[in-house]
Amino acid sequence: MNCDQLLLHPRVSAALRRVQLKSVKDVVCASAPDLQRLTGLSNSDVQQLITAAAAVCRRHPPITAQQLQHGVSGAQLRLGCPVLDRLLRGGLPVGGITELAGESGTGKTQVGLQLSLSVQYPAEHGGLGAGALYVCTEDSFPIKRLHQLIGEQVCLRSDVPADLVSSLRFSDHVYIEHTADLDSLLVCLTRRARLLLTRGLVRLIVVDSVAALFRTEFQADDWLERNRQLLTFSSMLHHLSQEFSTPVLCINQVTDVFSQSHNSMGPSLSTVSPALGLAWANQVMVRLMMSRLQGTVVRGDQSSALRRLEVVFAPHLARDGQNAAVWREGLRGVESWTSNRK
Ligand SMILES: Nc1ncnc2c1ncn2[C@@H]1O[C@H](COP(=O)(O)OP(=O)(O)OP(=O)(O)O)[C@@H](O)[C@H]1O
Repeated sequence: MNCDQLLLHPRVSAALRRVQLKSVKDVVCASAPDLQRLTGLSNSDVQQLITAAAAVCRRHPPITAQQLQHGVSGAQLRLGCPVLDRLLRGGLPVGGITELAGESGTGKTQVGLQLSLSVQYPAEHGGLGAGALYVCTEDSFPIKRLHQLIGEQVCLRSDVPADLVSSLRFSDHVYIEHTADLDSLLVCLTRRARLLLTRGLVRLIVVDSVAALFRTEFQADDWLERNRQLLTFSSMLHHLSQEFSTPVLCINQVTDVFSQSHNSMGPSLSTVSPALGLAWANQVMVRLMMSRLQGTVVRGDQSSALRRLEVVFAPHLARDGQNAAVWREGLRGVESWTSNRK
């Protein structure tokens, strides 16, 4: 087994997940004796693991602090809510993959839709002045909700002159693709996405969701082929993102992770972690997670389940989070809330 295969082996990635080593950079930084103790792997396996992790890091050269401060090409894509944009230090970086993971119904698609509209604003209003390519891999595209969000843009974007908002023909610039299998997803990225980007029609790619196709097309035994395809897919996204200074948002599902409680007689504790394991995590520059909290927030005639948007890792962001709610006009941060705790 070569180094890459070792790093991607389910037993190794499970061991790394167990000890909270979430990226290859963590592996490179950990000492060999620590890795051996934490993972239970043999010394020679650990040495190979470190070599493999270092090779992966070299393949994805680091982005400088200067690039991240101002976005890789001097721009960032705002979500359109000042509270959430503050959490993200300005918004989604261009030139890298941002993953948004979370359980069903937490509001991931709402974020994808909101960004598909905010990208259309000119740079002075936090957009990139072009449309979005929205790739659906499982559910049908929520067209009604998109139209509702468009109708409510004046409310969400009170920072933008109303005549500018009404002059933007938002729905003409959201390009929707449905890809029911991995082959069509790869064709969509190599042909359709490249064409739209080359013509300057699009400056955002949303994939909703990445896990769906990789989960359905591969059995547990096919892990090596699955990881190979994952790397092909992610390097396509990387190239498009870098070449066209385009943010990429990948929506991801989560899987349950069970860990024993501190008291060995106690029950197993269940938490969730993003699907697709270490092979995928290493391709992601920014990992965000959304969850639903206890309680609801009320505003006028509307109410929303309270949510939390967390920065899990990002080279330029502290680990932090922000409560949020989904309203008719979209996702907004909630700074203080009078609860209807349930
Ligand atoms: N018009 C609306 N007004 C207020 N809230 C809404 C509206 N439309 C959707 N929502 C909220 O968004 C939730 C659905 O969010 P969304 O579809 O983004 O979830 P998701 O995380 O993408 O789920 P899945 O993984 O199943 O696709 C709904 O449960 C509802 O709470």
